[in-house]
Amino acid sequence: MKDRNQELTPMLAQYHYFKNEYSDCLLFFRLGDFYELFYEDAVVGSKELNLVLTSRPAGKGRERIPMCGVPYHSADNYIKRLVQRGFKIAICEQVEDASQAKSIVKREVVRVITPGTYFEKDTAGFACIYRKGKFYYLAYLNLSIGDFVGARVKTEELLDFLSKFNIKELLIKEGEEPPSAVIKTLSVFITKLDDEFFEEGVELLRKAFDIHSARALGFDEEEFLIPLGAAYRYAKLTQKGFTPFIKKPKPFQDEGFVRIDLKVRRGLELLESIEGRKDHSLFGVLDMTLTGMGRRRLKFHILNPFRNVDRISKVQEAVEELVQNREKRCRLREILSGMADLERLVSRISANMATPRDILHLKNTLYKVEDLREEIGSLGSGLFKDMVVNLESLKSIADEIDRVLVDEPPIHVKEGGLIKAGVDGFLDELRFVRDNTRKLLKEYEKKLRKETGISSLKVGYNKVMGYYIEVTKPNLKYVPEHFRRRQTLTNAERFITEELSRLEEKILSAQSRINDIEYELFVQLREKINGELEKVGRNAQIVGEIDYIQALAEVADKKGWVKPEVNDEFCIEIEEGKHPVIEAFTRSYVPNDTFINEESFIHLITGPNMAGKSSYIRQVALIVLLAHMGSFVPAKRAKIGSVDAIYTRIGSGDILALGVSTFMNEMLDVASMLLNATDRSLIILDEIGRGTSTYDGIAITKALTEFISRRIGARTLLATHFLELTELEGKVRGVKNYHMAVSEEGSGVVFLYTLLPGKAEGSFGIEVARMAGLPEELINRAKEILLSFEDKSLPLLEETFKRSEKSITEAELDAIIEDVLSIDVANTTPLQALLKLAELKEKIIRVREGR
Ligand SMILES: Nc1ncnc2c1ncn2[C@@H]1O[C@H](COP(=O)(O)OP(=O)(O)OP(=O)(O)O)[C@@H](O)[C@H]1O
Repeated sequence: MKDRNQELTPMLAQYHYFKNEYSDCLLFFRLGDFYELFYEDAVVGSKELNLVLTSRPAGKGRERIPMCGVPYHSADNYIKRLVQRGFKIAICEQVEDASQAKSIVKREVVRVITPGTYFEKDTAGFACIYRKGKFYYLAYLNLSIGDFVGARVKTEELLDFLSKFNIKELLIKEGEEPPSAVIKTLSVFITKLDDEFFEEGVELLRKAFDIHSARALGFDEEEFLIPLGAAYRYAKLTQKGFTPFIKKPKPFQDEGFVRIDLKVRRGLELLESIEGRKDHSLFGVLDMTLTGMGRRRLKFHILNPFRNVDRISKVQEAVEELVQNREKRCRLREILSGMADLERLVSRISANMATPRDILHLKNTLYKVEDLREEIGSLGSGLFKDMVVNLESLKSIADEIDRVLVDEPPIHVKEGGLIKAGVDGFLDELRFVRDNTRKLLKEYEKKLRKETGISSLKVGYNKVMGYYIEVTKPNLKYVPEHFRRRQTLTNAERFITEELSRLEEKILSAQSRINDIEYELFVQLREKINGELEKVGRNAQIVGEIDYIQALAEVADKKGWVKPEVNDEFCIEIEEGKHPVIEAFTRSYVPNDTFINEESFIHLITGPNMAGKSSYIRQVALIVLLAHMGSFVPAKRAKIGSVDAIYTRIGSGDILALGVSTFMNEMLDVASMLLNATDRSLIILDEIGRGTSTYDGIAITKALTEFISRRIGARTLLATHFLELTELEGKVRGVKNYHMAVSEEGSGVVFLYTLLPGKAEGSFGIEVARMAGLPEELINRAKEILLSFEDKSLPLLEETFKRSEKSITEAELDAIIEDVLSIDVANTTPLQALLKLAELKEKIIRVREGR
């Protein structure tokens, strides 16, 4: 059979070869100064990038094929747009000089760009997951900063865990499906890889990091190597040998941090507000960092606050020192503000993607590291002292860059103008030739005139002949033998000499040779730097930490926040606390106090709509979180007993895409909270139970409050409209009522935003509706209906609760628990178990009915 490709033009035949190999990618095929897309790729590309779709002949007797293209020097922006939309791109480059090519120019795919591995413009990363039993083993790899971690999480915790990272792509085994919540919530691009890929990945990883077992990396099971290996192999495969610096994989340390899950992150608007605004989030308020390294660290600690009290006080001490020493802080800010992102530079340099300007930034930043060391060295806090020891001097690299690279290098590496004079003798010579052509020729002319005695001898140039020596006819008799005749004119003859040929060659090739030599010297410099990248990476971490601390100090000083006392007690005492974000955007935020202790640790906060309940409970959670970050807090005084986790159930944190109703969502959250919370946790509940009937809602919230009090003992703030709950004060251990005060003035209600002990009087819902501008007629009718409810329905409600009061007392419940605990499960037959179950059920029914 005739090969169809033979009928294609040779170039398109080559295209087909690569497109077959990279069928899941859009193939960017380099043709001169353009990357061209053909066939379907061209149709997709033109649509996504708004490019003109043209066509070209495909070969003899064939129809024209669609095509579109982008200029290579501006391809980055197009690539970025496509990658952000989830496309994979294979870059197929010309790998030989087109002018040297004997037939069709040689091409190769030099990189595959996927959403998770594209790191030029974004800090993106990808994860690889491997499921075994109840667990997921996972690897996270960020190519822009080289971070590489492994972890093991329970199936149901996968989403929370992944959401800690900025993941654009998820690798998974062929045949397995990732949890739909992960895809919907994180909107990641899924890449499936076969078993073999995973197996070979492990081998590659072992070799790359020279390890025999996962233990060598600090992991306790070999399974960790499976996703780590696949992630590593994927990085290698997509970067085609130009893999950026990847740090040794290490276990993700979760234990040292307060647990903050995805719901808390959304509910408390930690990184962005519900409307997606960064400036209206905790991060927005705290972000006084000046470097990418500091910004990343800030985000990390917002999601991973410190758990350990000693660690917190170390950070606090450093922050406090910078709050007090404003001059020093200003100096640090001055140094930091001009620093490049060392972590990203490390990646670009190790992937051989660094431009001369990147190297220049590295030099300047390394000199600034020296300045930082000096400044930090004069500070007294323990943390700063540790930093000085760990911050390595890389001045020798900076000096080497300074010796070799010019002070204002061009963007591109191959255009020359990179290397300083004096670095390389031959380069200097070539430059002299290039810059002094006229002078050299004049000198040569002078020399020949002297040698031959022909004073009219001229050295000239034309495009056809190149350089020549011209002698007028009368002087031809003086021409020496080594002059070779080139051309005869009417009045003169033109010659060439060996020496002039050499000079010509030197002059004509000078620029391209200069460029080659400069490139070579630049590559050598890059290689020298490569050898020190680990040190640069370590320094980057410390710079990030300094930036983090100065940012907290800057915020604290600018906003007049105070240092909280953080200890291992149970209490939370906040005097005149404020919501850190609302405070920043409200002119007169009313501060409130919080006093939680062993006697009063479940606070029920009632009050009308709009009275400030939600803001208050979030404020407490945020102050506790800030305190664990080592930050100062918006309050007059604060004493925070440390927490192991913050849990929130706040409606706005719902992940609606999951296809579960609001109420079901709420119950799922509560269930997982009850499973994980301990007596060291902080629980924030906002209007639990409002997504179902009032009776069910009240019943569930009451039962939940009892459960938290009896079984968990966690510090809890619960905002509710169910005034019926306030009956629990005095009956259930730890429960205390508070309300947000309002005053009724004339016909309206005025919100005071002050938290007072005791329960609220009424809910004023209709009043709020009136303030929102609902028609007067509707408001009056609502008042009538409300009055009729108050006549009839309340007794009904009270009745319900009288009945529910009759339910189980603490003593009765303890008796039942004792009964269950006394069962010797190992020695119970199935029949005995069933009988026991029936007996227990009967007992519970009797207790509930008061029999
Ligand atoms: N302490 C405060 N000082 C000043 N303004 C406040 C304070 N607390 C809340 N507010 C303002 O009041 C508005 C309503 O607050 P919030 O949503 O907390 O009320 P709520 O009682 O939870 O209302 P609802 O029951 O309707 O959810 C907020 O948008 C905020 O701007």
